[in-house]
Amino acid sequence: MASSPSSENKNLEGVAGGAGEKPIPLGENVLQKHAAFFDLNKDGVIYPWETFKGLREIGTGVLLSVGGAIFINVFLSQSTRPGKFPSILFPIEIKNIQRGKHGSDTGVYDTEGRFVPSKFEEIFNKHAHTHPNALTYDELTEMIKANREPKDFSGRIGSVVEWKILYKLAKDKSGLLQKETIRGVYDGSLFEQLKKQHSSGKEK
Ligand code: HEM
Ligand SMILES: [Ca+2]
Repeated sequence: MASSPSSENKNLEGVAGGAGEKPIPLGENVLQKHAAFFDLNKDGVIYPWETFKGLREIGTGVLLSVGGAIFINVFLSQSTRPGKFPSILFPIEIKNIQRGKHGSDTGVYDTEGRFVPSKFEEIFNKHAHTHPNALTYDELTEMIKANREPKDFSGRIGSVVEWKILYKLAKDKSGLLQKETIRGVYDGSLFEQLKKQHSSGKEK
Protein backbone atom coordinates (compact mmCIF):
# COMPACT_ATOMS: atom_id res chain seq x y z
CA MET A 1 0.00 0.00 0.00
CA ALA A 2 1.56 3.26 1.12
CA SER A 3 4.96 1.69 1.67
CA SER A 4 6.49 0.50 -1.57
CA PRO A 5 9.65 -1.62 -1.46
CA SER A 6 11.70 1.37 -2.65
CA SER A 7 10.54 3.62 0.17
CA GLU A 8 11.19 0.80 2.62
CA ASN A 9 14.80 0.64 1.51
CA LYS A 10 15.38 4.13 2.75
CA ASN A 11 14.73 2.89 6.28
CA LEU A 12 17.95 1.00 6.15
CA GLU A 13 19.91 4.24 6.21
CA GLY A 14 18.78 4.79 9.75
CA VAL A 15 19.18 1.17 10.72
CA ALA A 16 22.39 -0.21 9.33
CA GLY A 17 25.74 1.51 9.52
CA GLY A 18 28.29 1.66 6.71
CA ALA A 19 30.01 -1.35 5.19
CA GLY A 20 31.19 -3.77 7.82
CA GLU A 21 29.23 -2.14 10.61
CA LYS A 22 26.69 -4.15 12.49
CA PRO A 23 23.07 -3.06 12.17
CA ILE A 24 21.71 -1.34 15.25
CA PRO A 25 20.26 -4.12 17.39
CA LEU A 26 16.53 -4.11 17.95
CA GLY A 27 17.14 -3.37 21.61
CA GLU A 28 18.16 0.14 20.62
CA ASN A 29 15.12 1.31 18.72
CA VAL A 30 14.17 4.97 19.14
CA LEU A 31 10.64 4.19 20.26
CA GLN A 32 12.22 2.63 23.35
CA LYS A 33 13.98 5.93 23.99
CA HIS A 34 10.69 7.79 23.59
CA ALA A 35 9.17 5.59 26.29
CA ALA A 36 12.27 5.29 28.51
CA PHE A 37 12.02 8.93 29.58
CA PHE A 38 9.04 7.87 31.65
CA ASP A 39 10.86 4.94 33.28
CA LEU A 40 12.01 6.92 36.29
CA ASN A 41 13.98 4.17 38.03
CA LYS A 42 15.24 2.72 34.74
CA ASP A 43 14.16 -0.86 35.44
CA GLY A 44 12.63 -1.36 31.99
CA VAL A 45 9.04 -1.19 33.25
CA ILE A 46 6.81 1.89 33.41
CA TYR A 47 4.11 1.95 36.09
CA PRO A 48 1.24 4.46 35.97
CA TRP A 49 2.73 6.58 38.75
CA GLU A 50 5.94 6.89 36.70
CA THR A 51 3.94 8.00 33.66
CA PHE A 52 2.10 10.49 35.85
CA LYS A 53 5.31 11.90 37.31
CA GLY A 54 6.96 12.07 33.87
CA LEU A 55 3.98 13.90 32.41
CA ARG A 56 4.03 16.39 35.30
CA GLU A 57 7.77 16.96 34.80
CA ILE A 58 7.31 18.03 31.20
CA GLY A 59 4.59 20.51 32.06
CA THR A 60 1.34 18.58 31.79
CA GLY A 61 -1.42 19.71 34.18
CA VAL A 62 -2.56 17.46 37.02
CA LEU A 63 -5.83 16.34 35.45
CA LEU A 64 -4.36 15.60 32.05
CA SER A 65 -1.48 13.75 33.73
CA VAL A 66 -3.89 11.55 35.70
CA GLY A 67 -5.97 10.87 32.59
CA GLY A 68 -2.87 10.36 30.45
CA ALA A 69 -1.27 7.92 32.88
CA ILE A 70 -4.45 5.83 33.06
CA PHE A 71 -5.07 5.89 29.31
CA ILE A 72 -1.44 5.18 28.32
CA ASN A 73 -0.82 2.44 30.88
CA VAL A 74 -4.09 0.61 30.39
CA PHE A 75 -3.65 0.58 26.62
CA LEU A 76 0.08 -0.15 26.47
CA SER A 77 0.22 -2.61 29.35
CA GLN A 78 -2.12 -4.86 27.45
CA SER A 79 -0.14 -4.72 24.23
CA THR A 80 3.39 -4.84 25.65
CA ARG A 81 2.68 -7.85 27.88
CA PRO A 82 0.99 -10.18 25.40
CA GLY A 83 -0.02 -13.59 26.58
CA LYS A 84 0.42 -12.72 30.20
CA PHE A 85 -2.34 -12.46 32.73
CA PRO A 86 -3.22 -8.75 32.96
CA SER A 87 -1.52 -7.07 35.87
CA ILE A 88 -3.66 -4.74 37.96
CA LEU A 89 -0.64 -2.45 38.29
CA PHE A 90 -0.69 -1.89 34.49
CA PRO A 91 3.07 -2.01 33.84
CA ILE A 92 4.39 -1.16 30.36
CA GLU A 93 7.33 -3.29 29.25
CA ILE A 94 9.73 -1.10 27.31
CA LYS A 95 11.43 -4.01 25.58
CA ASN A 96 8.13 -4.73 23.79
CA ILE A 97 7.08 -1.12 23.28
CA GLN A 98 6.89 -1.48 19.49
CA ARG A 99 3.87 -3.72 20.03
CA GLY A 100 2.07 -0.63 21.27
CA LYS A 101 2.08 0.87 17.79
CA HIS A 102 -1.35 1.62 16.46
CA GLY A 103 -2.88 2.49 13.11
CA SER A 104 -3.62 5.97 11.74
CA ASP A 105 -0.10 7.11 12.67
CA THR A 106 2.54 8.78 10.50
CA GLY A 107 4.62 5.63 9.98
CA VAL A 108 7.71 7.48 11.22
CA TYR A 109 8.25 4.60 13.63
CA ASP A 110 8.44 1.34 11.70
CA THR A 111 7.00 -1.89 13.09
CA GLU A 112 10.19 -2.43 15.08
CA GLY A 113 10.18 1.03 16.61
CA ARG A 114 12.91 2.43 14.37
CA PHE A 115 12.94 5.96 12.97
CA VAL A 116 12.13 6.16 9.25
CA PRO A 117 13.68 9.39 7.89
CA SER A 118 11.66 9.39 4.63
CA LYS A 119 8.37 9.22 6.54
CA PHE A 120 9.52 12.04 8.79
CA GLU A 121 10.27 14.24 5.75
CA GLU A 122 6.93 13.30 4.25
CA ILE A 123 5.11 15.04 7.13
CA PHE A 124 6.55 18.38 6.02
CA ASN A 125 6.47 17.74 2.28
CA LYS A 126 2.76 17.04 2.51
CA HIS A 127 1.50 19.31 5.26
CA ALA A 128 3.88 22.21 5.94
CA HIS A 129 2.22 24.66 3.55
CA THR A 130 2.90 27.98 5.29
CA HIS A 131 6.42 27.37 6.67
CA PRO A 132 8.74 24.70 5.26
CA ASN A 133 10.01 23.60 8.68
CA ALA A 134 6.97 23.83 10.93
CA LEU A 135 3.30 22.93 11.18
CA THR A 136 0.49 25.28 12.13
CA TYR A 137 -2.34 23.92 14.25
CA ASP A 138 -4.55 23.57 11.17
CA GLU A 139 -1.83 21.78 9.25
CA LEU A 140 -1.34 19.39 12.16
CA THR A 141 -5.07 18.68 12.17
CA GLU A 142 -4.95 18.13 8.41
CA MET A 143 -2.10 15.63 8.86
CA ILE A 144 -3.95 13.69 11.55
CA LYS A 145 -7.01 13.50 9.28
CA ALA A 146 -4.94 12.40 6.30
CA ASN A 147 -3.43 9.54 8.35
CA ARG A 148 -6.80 8.14 9.38
CA GLU A 149 -7.31 4.53 8.44
CA PRO A 150 -10.83 3.15 7.93
CA LYS A 151 -12.52 1.58 10.99
CA ASP A 152 -9.46 2.25 13.11
CA PHE A 153 -11.19 3.81 16.08
CA SER A 154 -8.50 3.28 18.69
CA GLY A 155 -5.63 4.24 16.38
CA ARG A 156 -7.39 7.48 15.42
CA ILE A 157 -7.96 8.39 19.05
CA GLY A 158 -4.36 7.51 19.87
CA SER A 159 -3.01 9.78 17.14
CA VAL A 160 -5.24 12.71 18.05
CA VAL A 161 -4.23 12.44 21.70
CA GLU A 162 -0.48 12.11 21.00
CA TRP A 163 -0.35 15.00 18.54
CA LYS A 164 -2.70 17.40 20.32
CA ILE A 165 -0.88 16.97 23.63
CA LEU A 166 2.41 17.43 21.82
CA TYR A 167 1.10 20.64 20.32
CA LYS A 168 -0.11 21.90 23.67
CA LEU A 169 3.23 21.20 25.38
CA ALA A 170 5.70 22.07 22.68
CA LYS A 171 4.32 24.72 20.27
CA ASP A 172 6.44 27.85 19.95
CA LYS A 173 5.40 31.43 20.72
CA SER A 174 3.80 31.81 17.29
CA GLY A 175 1.73 28.66 17.71
CA LEU A 176 3.92 26.58 15.40
CA LEU A 177 5.14 23.04 15.93
CA GLN A 178 8.73 23.20 14.69
CA LYS A 179 10.30 20.35 12.71
CA GLU A 180 13.14 20.01 15.23
CA THR A 181 10.61 19.81 18.05
CA ILE A 182 8.83 16.97 16.29
CA ARG A 183 12.14 15.22 15.61
CA GLY A 184 12.87 15.42 19.33
CA VAL A 185 9.64 13.70 20.32
CA TYR A 186 10.58 10.60 18.33
CA ASP A 187 13.80 9.90 20.24
CA GLY A 188 12.49 11.34 23.49
CA SER A 189 15.09 14.13 23.65
CA LEU A 190 12.25 16.67 23.56
CA PHE A 191 10.98 15.33 26.88
CA GLU A 192 14.37 16.01 28.53
CA GLN A 193 14.31 19.53 27.07
CA LEU A 194 10.77 20.23 28.27
CA LYS A 195 11.69 18.93 31.71
CA LYS A 196 14.62 21.35 31.91
CA GLN A 197 12.53 24.28 30.72
CA HIS A 198 9.77 23.45 33.11
CA SER A 199 11.99 23.02 36.18
CA SER A 200 13.90 26.24 35.48
CA GLY A 201 10.82 28.31 34.70
CA LYS A 202 8.81 27.36 37.75
CA GLU A 203 9.38 26.85 41.43
CA LYS A 204 7.70 23.75 42.81
C1 HEM B 1 3.20 13.93 26.79
C2 HEM B 1 3.73 12.75 26.52
C3 HEM B 1 3.77 12.15 25.16
C4 HEM B 1 3.64 12.74 23.93
C5 HEM B 1 3.41 14.22 23.63
C6 HEM B 1 3.75 11.70 22.94
C7 HEM B 1 3.66 11.92 21.59
C8 HEM B 1 3.82 10.97 20.62
C9 HEM B 1 3.82 11.21 19.20
C10 HEM B 1 3.65 12.57 18.54
C11 HEM B 1 3.96 10.01 18.59
C12 HEM B 1 4.09 9.79 17.09
C13 HEM B 1 2.84 9.29 16.44
C14 HEM B 1 2.98 9.25 14.95
O1 HEM B 1 4.09 9.12 14.40
O2 HEM B 1 1.93 9.36 14.26
C15 HEM B 1 4.04 9.01 19.61
C16 HEM B 1 4.13 7.66 19.39
C17 HEM B 1 4.16 6.71 20.38
N1 HEM B 1 4.24 6.93 21.74
FE1 HEM B 1 4.19 8.72 22.65
N2 HEM B 1 3.94 10.50 23.56
C18 HEM B 1 3.95 10.73 24.91
C19 HEM B 1 4.09 9.79 25.91
C20 HEM B 1 4.23 8.46 25.69
C21 HEM B 1 4.36 7.46 26.73
C22 HEM B 1 4.38 7.74 28.23
C23 HEM B 1 4.44 6.27 26.11
C24 HEM B 1 4.62 4.91 26.70
C25 HEM B 1 5.34 4.68 27.73
C26 HEM B 1 4.35 6.49 24.68
C27 HEM B 1 4.36 5.50 23.73
C28 HEM B 1 4.24 5.72 22.37
C29 HEM B 1 4.15 4.66 21.39
C30 HEM B 1 4.11 3.17 21.66
C31 HEM B 1 4.09 5.29 20.14
C32 HEM B 1 3.99 4.60 18.78
C33 HEM B 1 2.63 4.81 18.18
C34 HEM B 1 2.62 4.59 16.70
O3 HEM B 1 3.49 5.13 16.00
O4 HEM B 1 1.72 3.90 16.21
N3 HEM B 1 4.24 7.84 24.46
N4 HEM B 1 3.96 9.61 20.84
CA1 LIG C 1 10.25 1.84 36.17
